Amino acid sequence: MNPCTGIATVCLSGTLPDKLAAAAHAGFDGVELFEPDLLGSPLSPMQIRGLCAELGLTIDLYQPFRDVEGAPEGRFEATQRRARRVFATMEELGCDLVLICSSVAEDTIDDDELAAAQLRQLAEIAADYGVRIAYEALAWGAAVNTWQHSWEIVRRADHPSLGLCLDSFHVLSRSDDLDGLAEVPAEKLFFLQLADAPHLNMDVLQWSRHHRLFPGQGAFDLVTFTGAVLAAGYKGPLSLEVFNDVFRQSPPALTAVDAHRSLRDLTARIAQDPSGDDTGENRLPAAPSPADCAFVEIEATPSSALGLRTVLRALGFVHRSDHRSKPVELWDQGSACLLINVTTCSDRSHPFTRVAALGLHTENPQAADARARALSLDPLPRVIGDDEAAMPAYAIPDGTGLFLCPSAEGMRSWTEDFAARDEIEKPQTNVGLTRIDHVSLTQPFDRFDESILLMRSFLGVANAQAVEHAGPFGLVRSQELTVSGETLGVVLNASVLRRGTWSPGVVSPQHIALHTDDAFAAAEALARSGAPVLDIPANHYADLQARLGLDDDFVAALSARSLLYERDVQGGECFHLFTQVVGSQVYFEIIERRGGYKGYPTADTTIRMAAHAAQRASLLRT
Ligand SMILES: O=C(O)c1ccc(O)c(O)c1
Ligand SMILES: [Mg+2]
Repeated sequence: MNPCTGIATVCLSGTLPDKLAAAAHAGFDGVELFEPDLLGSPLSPMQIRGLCAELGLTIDLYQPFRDVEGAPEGRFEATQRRARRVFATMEELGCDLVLICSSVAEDTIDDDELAAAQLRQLAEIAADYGVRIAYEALAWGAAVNTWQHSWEIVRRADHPSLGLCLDSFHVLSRSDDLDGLAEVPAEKLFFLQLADAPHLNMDVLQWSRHHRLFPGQGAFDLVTFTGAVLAAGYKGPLSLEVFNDVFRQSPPALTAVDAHRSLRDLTARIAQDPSGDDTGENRLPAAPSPADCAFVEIEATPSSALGLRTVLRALGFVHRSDHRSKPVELWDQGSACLLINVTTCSDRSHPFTRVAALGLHTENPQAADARARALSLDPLPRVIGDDEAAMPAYAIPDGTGLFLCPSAEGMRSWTEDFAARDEIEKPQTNVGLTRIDHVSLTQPFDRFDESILLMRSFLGVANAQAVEHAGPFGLVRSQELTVSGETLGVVLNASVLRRGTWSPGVVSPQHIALHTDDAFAAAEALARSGAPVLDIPANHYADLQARLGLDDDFVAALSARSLLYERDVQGGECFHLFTQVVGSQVYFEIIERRGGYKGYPTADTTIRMAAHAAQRASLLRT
């Protein structure tokens, strides 16, 4: 199995040449051409054919027809007239497959014999032009709305130029399955359209036209679905047909790369599926499987670095070494390592601090780099000095770098690029932080689904359920990814709606969670060192006590230290506290996990968000 890939022009924004160039650049083999893209183009069908040939794209499918079958006599005559014109155009386009989706017209006659007869007549005309017809059941079709029903009509029509188009959305949105597909002759499976979608309880037409996603970004089981179609002998392309409001207004080149990655990930997951016949050819090179986080790099301006250093000292970090050729400082504590990259080449007018990169300890960076290239990750542009570790590095959509740091013995370590400082100061305080526990990053609103698919497919990890938090300046959607067993997580956040401009709050919050074995001791050390711990309102503790049935003393101890507390259903416990926002968008968390607590505490996220907003508002007042 090594199917060709395709994408419908309706998935992408721009003019037809924009769409075709984006599809070709992303690595697609072909396109489904939507009628408005042809009719609205100044290019003739022959010129479009030439452009596609130049770009190495085939035109796999043309989509012009509506309300064909079950039509009253007059309309069917008009359809036939138009069909001849369209089939002639398709000859010029060099496209031999046309899609007919099931009729949605109010006057559709619900009569399988009539529908089969009309489609047979149309197939007869199509055959004269060397065109074949793929018939697709829309989930909201007037008479035909299941793939089984569309097959019944194709079977009755019994014409070699008439076959089926299966579209995952129309099947899976109805919670239907492909049982019985094995009985359909493989040569009748003319075309396969793939789309994912989130679970939404809404009108199916609206769901389909606005909320489709690329495979792996929604809730549908496309591994089983696509695996079943391939197992039934389908030999055509895997073609994406995704109607999505955000993708329709995003740069087509980015959307096309995201789309292509979704198919690469899907074929790899099908290859690994125990029920599939894995020939190995679609497997991806090994995932980085990081043992832990090598470092988090924070970029700061010379002035914002002053405040950041003060906070790191108060958190018990020590400035241990400096990069040999770049203005990068290494601060560590336990196995947690933070880099401060002091930059003067930012075009930002105000001091800022941001998480710029994440280093992942990786046994085999070369294999992981091959995987990154197969999934079209963006290489991070950077300057590597002579005799410096050449680590593969990529940019995720928010611009954060992802570095693969060799961890196997005998490989040059990135730490060799740093020289120990002559005099290393003593830790200001002993906070007992042991490692980086998780990092959360804010992704651009328009690229959230892409970010999650990118990270999940590259790291080879599963998604947990996304959660939403009601922050003071809007809803925030949050997706956790467990990157490495119990030792490292990445949380990706984005606003649920495009942000307005009034919000004075944190624009793109990022946070670094540091693990400790004793949150109470850590909190006391922070109090002694004067670390800017985030105050949590008393209201929260009163409610927490009532909700969980906690002792007065225990709640008083939490409250005195601004510690938040959560329990999971297995009885695991989590104690954590936050710092205030340092600079423009970064804050730290200190987290203790007891009794096997595995998750990323979220029950009190809205409390934390409100507390940060209050802190920043009070800064603005002073
Ligand atoms: O929403 C529609 O009209 C529509 C059109 C063509 C398709 O292939 C489809 O799945 C939906
Ligand atoms: Mg479709």
